[in-house]
This record gives sequence, C-alpha cells and structure tokens, in this order.
Amino acid sequence: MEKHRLLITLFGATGDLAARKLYLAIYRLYKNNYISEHFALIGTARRPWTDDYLREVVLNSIKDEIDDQAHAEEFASHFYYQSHDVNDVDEYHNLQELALELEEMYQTKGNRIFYISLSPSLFPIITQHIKGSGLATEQGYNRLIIEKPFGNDLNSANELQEQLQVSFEENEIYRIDHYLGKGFVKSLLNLRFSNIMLKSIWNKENIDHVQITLAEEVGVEDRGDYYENSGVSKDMIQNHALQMLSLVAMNEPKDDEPESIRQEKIHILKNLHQYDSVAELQENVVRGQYGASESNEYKAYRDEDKVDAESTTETYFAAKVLIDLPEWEGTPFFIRSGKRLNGKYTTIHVQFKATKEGVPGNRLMIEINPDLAYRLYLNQETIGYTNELKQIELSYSPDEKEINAMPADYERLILACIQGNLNNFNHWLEVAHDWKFVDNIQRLWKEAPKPDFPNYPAMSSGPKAADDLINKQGFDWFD
Ligand SMILES: NC(=O)C1=CN([C@@H]2O[C@H](COP(=O)(O)OP(=O)(O)OC[C@H]3O[C@@H](n4cnc5c(N)ncnc54)[C@H](OP(=O)(O)O)[C@@H]3O)[C@@H](O)[C@H]2O)C=CC1
Ligand SMILES: O=C1O[C@H](COP(=O)(O)O)[C@@H](O)[C@H](O)[C@H]1O
Repeated sequence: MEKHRLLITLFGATGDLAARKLYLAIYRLYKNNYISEHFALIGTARRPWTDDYLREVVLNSIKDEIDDQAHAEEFASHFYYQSHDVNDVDEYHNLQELALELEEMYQTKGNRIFYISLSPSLFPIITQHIKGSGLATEQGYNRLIIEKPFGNDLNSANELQEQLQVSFEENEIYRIDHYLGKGFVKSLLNLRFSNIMLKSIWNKENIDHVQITLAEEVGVEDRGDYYENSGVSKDMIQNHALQMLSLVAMNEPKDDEPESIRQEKIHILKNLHQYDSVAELQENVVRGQYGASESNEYKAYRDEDKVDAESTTETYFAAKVLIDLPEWEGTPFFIRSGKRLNGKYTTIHVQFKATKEGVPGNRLMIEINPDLAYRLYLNQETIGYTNELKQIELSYSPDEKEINAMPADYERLILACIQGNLNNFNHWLEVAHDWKFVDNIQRLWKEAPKPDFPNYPAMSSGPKAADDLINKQGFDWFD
C-alpha cells in the first residue's frame, strides 16, 4: 500500500468539525497505513493552545477507536499547534517556518494540503495569504480542501470563486460535500454503469419517477444563527440533494477521469428546470417549518436558540424537479429534506414503469443512511393454486465485517484528496448551477405570500402539502 508523504495545515483546528470528524478520519488513515512516518499536521486557530494540548484533544477525539495506546500516541505526536489569527499577515511567515522544519523532519517532500475548516467569510483571506506568504510549496503539490457552504447564493459564491482562483487552480481545489463520501452515494455510478440490467433500463422510457429523501430527526441544535440565513434549501438541497440527483440522472462518463464525470454532472445541473412564476413554484415546491411536537417534548423552530420568534426560514423542503433535457423529458425527480422529522434516513427510490395495468412497476431502493442496502422489488407469482402476483424483495446489505471496513465519509474524502482524486469533490460549475436553481426558488418565495408557519409538528413526517405534492402526480412517498 502506498504510504503518502504530506503536511496538512488545518485552519480551524480548535473547532467542532475538527474535534468531531477530522481527527478521527485522519487517525483511521494512519491506522490503515495510508499515512505514517512521513506525515505531520499543523493545527492552527486563535486560541493559545500548545502542541501537547492539541495532542490531548486529538487523543480524546479518537478515544473510542484506539486499540493500541502507544500507536495512538505516536499518531498524536505528528500534530503541532500554532496560534494564529488568519487576518494577521506576519503569522503566515511563522507558519511557513514551522512547515519547513516539519518537512525536513518528516521528509514530506513538499506535499501540502491546506484544510480550511472555519467560517467561509475567512476562506479568501487565508488563500490569499497562503500564496502571498510563500506558504504554498514549490516542490510537491498544493491542495486546498474547503468546507461548505460555498457562498450563500450565486453572487457570493462567484465572488468567493474569483478570490480563490487568484491563488489556486481549479484542479487544486477540493470542495467538500460529505454526502459524496458516503459509501452508497460514492458507489452509485458503479451500480448504474457496471450492471447491464440497470444500465439498459435507466432512462425515461423505463423510469417512471425518482424519489430522493434526506430526512433528519435533529433540529437546528446550536446552529440557529447559521440556519436562520440558510434554511434547508441552502443547507441540504443546494449541495447534497442536487448532487445525489445529478448522480442518478447523469449520462455515463466516457471514462473514470474527474473531468469526464464532472462534465456529465454539470450537464444535468445546468439543465434543471427553473420554475418561472410563483404559481409554478407553488405547484411544484413545498416549504415547511416545524412547530413543537405533539407531546411538547420538542420545541418549535421559532423557540430554538438564536432563532427569530417570527422566523420564516424553512426547515422542510420538497419539490418536483424536472430536467429540461430530451433524455429525461417527462420524468419527475422528487426531492425532499427536513429537520425534526420522524426518522433519520437518506434514501433513493427509482420507480420503474409498470409492464401492464394493474401490475406494480419494479422499484430499486438504495438505502444510504443510517443503514446501507439495495432493495429490488419485483413481481412474482404467488405460490399455490393461483396465478396472482405479489411483490417480492431481493436485497443486499453489507455485513458487519464489511460495514466495519467501510471508510467514513470524511476519511474517504481526505484520502481521495491525498491521492489527488477529484472525482468526489464539486467542480465550481456544479456549485454555480446548484445555486442558480436555489436562488431562483428563493427569489420566487420573496414574491409569494408569506408562508403560514409552523406547518408540521416536530417528529412528524412533514407538512401535509408535501404529501399532496406527490399524491397529485399519482404517487406516494415510499419511506
Ligand atoms: N460542524 C459541523 O458539523 C460541520 C461544519 N461544516 C463547516 O466546517 C467549517 C467549520 O465549522 P465548525 O468546526 O463547526 O466551526 P466552529 O465555529 O466550531 O470552529 C471555527 C474555527 O475557526 C477558528 N477561527 C475563527 N476565527 C478565526 C480567526 N480569525 N483566525 C483563526 N482561526 C479562527 C476557531 O478557532 P478560535 O476561536 O480558536 O480562533 C475555530 O477553530 C465551517 O465552514 C462549517 O460550515 C460543514 C459541515 C458540518
Ligand atoms: O451538511 C449538513 O449535513 C448534516 C447531515 O449530515 P449527515 O451526514 O448526518 O446526514 C446536517 O445535519 C447539517 O445541517 C448540514 O449542514
């Protein structure tokens, strides 16, 4: 197995994401020998931490997965901390000094990954100084990982992109969408294109409609201030849901190169049908906001911390999406996502057409989260003295051993970046088209009458209007 040589500089090392996900992901890569003696990480943020304190935090983050304490401590010894306000130009020179020292010590060959895990408003200042201060390497590679959200609308995303591209080439920028690191999202293309049975019928002639659901039980937790300016349409639809839709709808790429895959995804996202009036929007899009649960155990969104008592931010979104391309003419893609729903599940259902009246069409269900499974629903003659049909299910779920061996989303994506594989990261144009779709909805919502919120109780299946949206097309939500 190739052991990679690299130095990671993590901006936002004292933050929530680092503690909850990033240290663990990097530890797993260390445990699995992708990185070892030729690896070091500089953690940076304003807090006056020390190397030892950061190492303690790292050990605490990985504690549930340690099976060899000495090995875990050896891992933590590769972590260094430098207090640094990203607005302070001089500090970047100190970072560069430490980077050179560590490069020498760990023989990392000048390969540098800059992971920016802090507020997006600080992305441009950091990238500008990385290049301006000489922190970018001239020997190995420079790769930039940036977290979502990439802007708050198309304008701000454009501005951010312009600032980033002054310092980094498009093929050096790894825009994270952690859903693209989830096992059964990542494997969607292989499922579709390595099975002739699926590949040959995956088209408008045979697919009746598609349902993509990203349901969450959690509320906004302590992120009320962020969520008020985001809502589910920007938090989950603009990125995760549209990315999944593009993977379901895209044509087969000519090869496995990131450029080819991205080109096909862009082709779909660019052609998402844009609702052109409030009436069309209301016909096809439902927004919702949770009220208190029926038992009053869970509070209403408007009573959450840092949320306006009159807030009109949507915590639920469902839409019928069409793709204005001949290859998908007339095939609806239903997408929905919401907080404080009655379960946590991420699923894709592909409903095939019926072969004749009275016989249900076949259906493929892909369970992505929390369980992983493929379920294929077929028609089979009931055994006995009859030729009546019943629906049967053929299913596959990875076993416990496979699940345990499966990399977690961040682990998979950080490894892909280390390997220089851009396949599961978003190209700028994907992000731009995602925003165009969401911006148009936001614009029309502003013209529409004020929503009558709250319109679904916490821990329920969502607003009734979302059922009506799909029922009037002659379908039901499957989950
Ligand atoms: N947390 C999560 O689950 C998810 C987070 N994200 C994204 O990841 C990124 C980080 O999120 P999260 O970890 O939750 O955020 P936090 O608010 O927990 O952390 C922010 C980090 O930024 C540092 N920071 C803030 N200002 C400065 C500054 N001027 N100079 C140097 N460091 C600074 C803070 O450290 P200090 O105060 O010590 O300076 C802290 O380490 C965001 O883009 C977020 O949208 C994406 C998906 C999920
Ligand atoms: O990006 C985000 O995703 C999480 C849901 O991620 P999952 O992996 O737990 O499904 C969501 O809670 C959060 O609001 C959003 O920012």
